[in-house]
Amino acid sequence: MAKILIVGAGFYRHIYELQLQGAKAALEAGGHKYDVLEVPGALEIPAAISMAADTAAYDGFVALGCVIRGETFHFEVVATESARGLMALTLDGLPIGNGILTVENEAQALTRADPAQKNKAGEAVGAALALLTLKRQFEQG
Ligand SMILES: Nc1c(NC[C@H](O)[C@H](O)[C@H](O)CO)[nH]c(=O)[nH]c1=O
Ligand SMILES: CC(=O)[C@@H](O)COP(=O)(O)O
Repeated sequence: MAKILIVGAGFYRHIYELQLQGAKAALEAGGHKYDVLEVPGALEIPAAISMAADTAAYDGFVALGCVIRGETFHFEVVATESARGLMALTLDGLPIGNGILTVENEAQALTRADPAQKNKAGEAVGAALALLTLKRQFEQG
């Protein structure tokens, strides 16, 4: 059993709600406990996970959000920096599943957020739990 914190960006609320469904269903199917913390955008997710990790209240984390390409370089900043922040935390030993979608348009996002289609949030839950299992194995020696 694990206690997982889902940290999600409500920037595209309808997409985020779908992602939450997929993540919650995956966690509940495995009998895991979870809390949900919402932040404004994907850029805030790594900092929120870092702050939550300091409390030692969670075994692992799932990042949910969606970045859709616009007209400017901002897409690259949000998509790349959120992933970079999550990877830095992961390499520091936090079990994190990155479910932040980085897509060209809303249609791509909906397909990947929908629990009945690609269900990338469910995949991110699986990744976080897999890293947590590895971490526990290494800690036991
Ligand atoms: N354009 C998207 C954003 N932008 C907002 C940033 O994440 C951030 O909240 C802002 O720059 C203030 O620091 N966020 C997304 O999650 N998705 C986007 O497509
Ligand atoms: C991905 C984004 O940051 C997006 O919302 C920004 O759109 P734009 O580049 O058109 O300002």
